[in-house]
Amino acid sequence: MISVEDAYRRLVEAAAPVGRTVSVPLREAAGRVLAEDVVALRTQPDFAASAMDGYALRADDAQAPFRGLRVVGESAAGRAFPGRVGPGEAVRIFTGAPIPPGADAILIQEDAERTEDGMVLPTEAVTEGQHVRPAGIDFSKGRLLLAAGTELSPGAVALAASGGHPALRVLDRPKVAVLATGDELVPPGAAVGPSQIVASNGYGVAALVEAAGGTVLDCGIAPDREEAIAAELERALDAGCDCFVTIGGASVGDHDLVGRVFAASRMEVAFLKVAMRPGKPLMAGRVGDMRLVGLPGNPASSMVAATLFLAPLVRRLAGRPDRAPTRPAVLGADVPANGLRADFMRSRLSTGEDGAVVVTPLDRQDSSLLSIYAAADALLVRPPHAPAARAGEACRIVDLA
Ligand SMILES: Nc1nc2c(c(=O)[nH]1)N[C@H]1C(S)=C(S)[C@@H](COP(=O)(O)OP(=O)(O)OC[C@H]3O[C@@H](n4cnc5c(N)ncnc54)[C@H](O)[C@@H]3O)O[C@H]1N2
Ligand code: MOO
Repeated sequence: MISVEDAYRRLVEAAAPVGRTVSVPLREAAGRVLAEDVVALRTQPDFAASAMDGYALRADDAQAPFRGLRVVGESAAGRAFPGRVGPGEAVRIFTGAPIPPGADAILIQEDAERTEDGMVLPTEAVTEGQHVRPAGIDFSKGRLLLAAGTELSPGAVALAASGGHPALRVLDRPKVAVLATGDELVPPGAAVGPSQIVASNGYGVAALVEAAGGTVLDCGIAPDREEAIAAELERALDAGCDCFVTIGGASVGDHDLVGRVFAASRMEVAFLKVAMRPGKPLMAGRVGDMRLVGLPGNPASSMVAATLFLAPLVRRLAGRPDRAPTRPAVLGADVPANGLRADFMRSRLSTGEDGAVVVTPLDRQDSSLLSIYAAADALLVRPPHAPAARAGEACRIVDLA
């Protein structure tokens, strides 16, 4: 049995992003990870533009004492004024429109009076360059806009669009096969016979995988037969999956077969048991390039193990930055001394008077209770052998998705 930290190092920190790349249209690029640098294909804007609605003129012509300027035309966004602005002249201009040659400043329309003879009279002085956005003020052609490895935010997607890219090359999503095991399992909605239960964990695990940036190959439910589980493992290998995840059958009972199937597949073992509660019977390793993760069957156990190990693994494979595994909080209730396994107590969060994050464990912690798991906001981390602690003491938590 190894520690949580050691298991994290062996499974998560040892993983590198998938090598495959795909080109995706911009509309599908948010949240993906860039596989190559994005360089500006154009200059933005590639003309000097007005930042305001008003008049383009020479700043020298708008100094006190003010005199009327002849309005010789109009420049609108998408329709530039074709001529030049000479001394004593102005061009009516709108935000985003090209500054006509000859003009060097914008008089905003609030500081201008139109006279009936087609003239405009400044009422405030302007300085050279006022309200003018020079060409290339945002970026110039050839500039690096976004570096390979960037996780594309909505702003980054908009920047790539502005740089002239209709599509971006990104890392492929890691492919994760998810298999539930157990003779007792039936899918939700199916008739549930005597001593059967509904398979639920796979839905939660798949959602965690997708939120971490992976895609899921749903392998359904395998009965408690080694050949059936082995066949699904082969299928995942053939499908080029990056990770094969089983749920259940990870413990020591006569019908807990996953360990045997993994051993027969000549898994290179990372670990077979982790000193944590819930989630002790957690196995991990790899066959060739495909990682194997055997999650325990109890619902809270599989979700906690998937939150602590599988989701960060998928983030790594997806090329996304690691998230801090824990963050500080303050205990909202007394907790007893802990034993040799790290305890991850399903808990609710609230905000203390001083703004601190307060974590209060839920009353029941049995690992079969999905109703409790789903009501929890976070896991209170109780390290191995932690002494009893009082409400108000500092602690650490893991946020639940
Ligand atoms: N003698 C021992 N017994 C057990 C140990 C141990 O160390 N010694 N560990 C216990 C712990 S801790 C856990 S956790 C469980 C995990 O065992 P398995 O991974 O082998 O899980 P199963 O036995 O297959 O199932 C446990 C429980 O969960 C239900 N289950 C399984 N899959 C699903 C699913 N997809 N959706 C919903 N529920 C599922 C299953 O029906 C069982 O009720 O072992 C302890 N035993
Ligand atoms: O560790 Mo098990 O995962 O308590 O239920």
